[in-house]
Amino acid sequence: LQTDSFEEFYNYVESKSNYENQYVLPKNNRDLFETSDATIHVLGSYDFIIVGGGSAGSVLASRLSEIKKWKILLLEAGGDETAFSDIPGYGPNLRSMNWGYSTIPQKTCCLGMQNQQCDYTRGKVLGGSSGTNALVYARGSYADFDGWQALGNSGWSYQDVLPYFKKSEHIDISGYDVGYHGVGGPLHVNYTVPQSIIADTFIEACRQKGLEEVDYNGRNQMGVSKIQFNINFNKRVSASRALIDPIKGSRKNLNIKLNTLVVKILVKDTVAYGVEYIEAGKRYIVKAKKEVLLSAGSINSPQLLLLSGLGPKAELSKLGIRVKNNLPAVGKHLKDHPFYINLFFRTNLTAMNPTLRENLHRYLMGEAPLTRYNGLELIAFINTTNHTQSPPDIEYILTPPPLNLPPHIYNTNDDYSHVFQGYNTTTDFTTGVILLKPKSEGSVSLRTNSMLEFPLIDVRYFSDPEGRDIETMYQGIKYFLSFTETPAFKKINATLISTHPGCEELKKNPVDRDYWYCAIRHATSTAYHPVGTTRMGNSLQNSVVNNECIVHNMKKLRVVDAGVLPDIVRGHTNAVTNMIAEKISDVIKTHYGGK
Ligand SMILES: Cc1cc2nc3c(=O)[nH]c(=O)nc-3n(C[C@H](O)[C@H](O)[C@H](O)COP(=O)(O)OP(=O)(O)OC[C@H]3O[C@@H](n4cnc5c(N)ncnc54)[C@H](O)[C@@H]3O)c2cc1C
Repeated sequence: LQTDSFEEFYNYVESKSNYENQYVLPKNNRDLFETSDATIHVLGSYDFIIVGGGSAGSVLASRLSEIKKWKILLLEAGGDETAFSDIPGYGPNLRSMNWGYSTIPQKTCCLGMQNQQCDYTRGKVLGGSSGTNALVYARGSYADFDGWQALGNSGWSYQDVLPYFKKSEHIDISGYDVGYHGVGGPLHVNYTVPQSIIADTFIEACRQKGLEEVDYNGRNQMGVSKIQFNINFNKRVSASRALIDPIKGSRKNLNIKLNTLVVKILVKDTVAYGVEYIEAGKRYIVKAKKEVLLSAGSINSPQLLLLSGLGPKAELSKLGIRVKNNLPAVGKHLKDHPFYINLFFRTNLTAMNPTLRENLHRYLMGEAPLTRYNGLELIAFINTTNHTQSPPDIEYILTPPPLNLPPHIYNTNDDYSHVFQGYNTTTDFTTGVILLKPKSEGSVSLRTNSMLEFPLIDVRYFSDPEGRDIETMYQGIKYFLSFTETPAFKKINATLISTHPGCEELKKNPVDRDYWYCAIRHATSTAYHPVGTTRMGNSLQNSVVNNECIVHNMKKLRVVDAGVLPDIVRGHTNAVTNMIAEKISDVIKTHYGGK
């Protein structure tokens, strides 16, 4: 959108918002998949073919195309971002940029969702999930990366990865922990202004519980903070806005194809030599002289590997897929952050609930609420055993009033939708509770042997046999409930008002364990952080790629995206994905003499 007219901008946003709200999510890939004829057109070759232009793919395309002599092809299933998707506040509405996934019906979680299936939004747009995500910049704990190294992944300790976090960052805020942040990198990091009516009270309540205000991406993660967002002034900073926009058109060696669905990685004798894709109803084959770089995300990368015959032998054979390489761990070890979504408090405060017109005026001045995804404002990291002892096991994330609760966001069933509709948007606030280091593992597998169908996503939150995950989540909720005893929360009369259909009869006292276990299993969704489905490691049995992201027992094939995390980080997953892609870009440049 190119306009200086406020009225035109207003009309544009209103019509886009209506369009997105009515958009019916796809149930399969038919829109991209159907071909007019079966002829396969064989094209020439590129040095590198990157599959997926999301967080990792955008970094790879930008960094590798710095080497002028290398020809790079980037294939992305989605289209381009828009002025509407640039507005952080509309992130949850971007249905037309969503693959449309949900989990398969769950037994241990998602019980308050329609058909016991949690929503599983993934970005289908240039920029990938960074084009639709919540923009929270949270790298994780030093202990995560030292843990990766201890698992045998040499080169991935905190000391090793910190320079790459810094390389990918441009910090715009003041008062940050010098030495831990980068200046001049592509990803802008900012606070949002002005603060909400509840921010000071929330920070004060944290202080009264012994939690200090910190820079959680600095030396000490433990405590409370304003969220550091990937925004620049008022706009979303997705990976493609940060890394592709500045070079679009000017790098003749980078060819970007949008609305293009890769359906197979072509493999001969354990060497990846190209990919097959569909574009505008036609099938093509294109070859890679150096490497195929799979960056289709932690759901679609394993899906493509499996469809290409790279995966667990028995599973593939059952679906009639010819096994090219028996890789037992493809699609296994899915880890994600369970996100408990139903902790709502009523206060004696009343926030203004501005009109769209007022909010858009504010947005153009760089002011909240539309500069915040769904209103998110503050973040706190705690440890349920010793509240300020690093590393954390629970994250709190505050959404202040005025609340904006898009009806479709969590796929809640009628009972739970009714509960959510009962919250008062101007007086109530909610604190999301995120389990940071789950033990439970799920999987991604194939429904059929065709890219036409969505993969099966089985998250299995709270399924660890020792029950450690649900107990930690319970302790996290219980600790936050004790905040109502702080003078700060008493002053605003913060009172828990959440109910949990299907669990109420279990409630003997406010912190009854059976009640909260039931509540957690009903009202936990995803923080949208799937990792581990193509994880890094040394064992063929338990991992898919080595410490340089090369697929085990394969040549010319790497996976570079959130799927390769050896274990989930105690943060969010966009920063770490950018860091990995920055590091692997350097590995590739060193290997092929491009430095
Ligand atoms: C709703 C939501 C909120 C989130 N909030 C946050 C947050 O606040 N902070 C944070 O740090 N992280 C957040 N995340 C997670 C973060 O965005 C992801 O971890 C990160 O973007 C993953 O990057 P990736 O490169 O692995 O995959 P993606 O960015 O998802 O990129 C994969 C790309 O590959 C394309 N693709 C897939 N299959 C094919 C195919 N067959 N052919 C061609 N192209 C294909 C996709 O369309 C997509 O563009 C959120 C995610 C979501 C969905």
